Amino acid sequence: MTDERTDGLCVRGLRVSFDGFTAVDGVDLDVPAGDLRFLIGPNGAGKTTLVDAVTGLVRATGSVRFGDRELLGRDVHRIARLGVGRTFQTAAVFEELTVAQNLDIAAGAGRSWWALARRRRRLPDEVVAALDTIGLADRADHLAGTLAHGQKQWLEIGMLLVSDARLLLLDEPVAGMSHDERDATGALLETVSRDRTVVVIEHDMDFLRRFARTVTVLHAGRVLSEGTVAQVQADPRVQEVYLGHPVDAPTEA
Ligand SMILES: Nc1ncnc2c1ncn2[C@@H]1O[C@H](COP(=O)(O)OP(=O)(O)OP(=O)(O)O)[C@@H](O)[C@H]1O
Repeated sequence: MTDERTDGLCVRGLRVSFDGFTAVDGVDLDVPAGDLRFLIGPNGAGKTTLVDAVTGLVRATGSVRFGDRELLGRDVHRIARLGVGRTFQTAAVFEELTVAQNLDIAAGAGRSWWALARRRRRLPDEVVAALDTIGLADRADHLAGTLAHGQKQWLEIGMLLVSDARLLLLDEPVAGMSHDERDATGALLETVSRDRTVVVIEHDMDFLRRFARTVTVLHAGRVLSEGTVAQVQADPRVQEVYLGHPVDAPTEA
């Protein structure tokens, strides 16, 4: 389900090269508003580089539109202000500050000095709402450094929510998580994607099967396959890349 706050991502002819090596090689990608899209592919397929290009961290050619805005050519912080947020494989939270303070800072990142100076003493509504969404309301006053690994990842997602990111690009959010933490993260992503567009880079196939709405498979910098989990799993090209042969093909003894 989506609402009008959400926009879709539209990538056309995206190309990223490093010293003559083409890491992203002409990618077209449509992620409709409110999708929960998983981006998979073998190591070196170009997944992180694609997200780097969308968020302005690497130079790219082609076109990346979020809603009606072209992102390519804009600075990282301007892209963030247009509602595009990302996480990295290692959570980047302020460990010496409390959970609530981390969220409060993220909520204030785009505000004017005057708006921040007028800030009341109680937590802003969006921080309270985010604490609830990420399941850390009872940890609001704990130092972020004392959180479990999974909780730090949720806090980082919460920081994107309060900064009003409407496109979330998450790099392996469940890596290193326990089974229960994965379940909770999946439920969180389902909630978040009700009124936001979410793209998840992930290697965990079990997690993907349970929570992906749609899947894009990258291989050697190109889109190899796209569709539902079932469609992508049934695609012989995907089986070839992951298993070395189509599932039903006879294998040599
Ligand atoms: N800054 C860089 N300079 C040179 N080559 C790079 C740079 N960043 C990425 N690459 C190369 O681009 C290719 C794609 O890398 P990328 O990290 O995007 O792949 P990935 O699909 O995210 O892989 P993984 O699943 O291992 O994280 C790789 O061959 C990588 O070595």
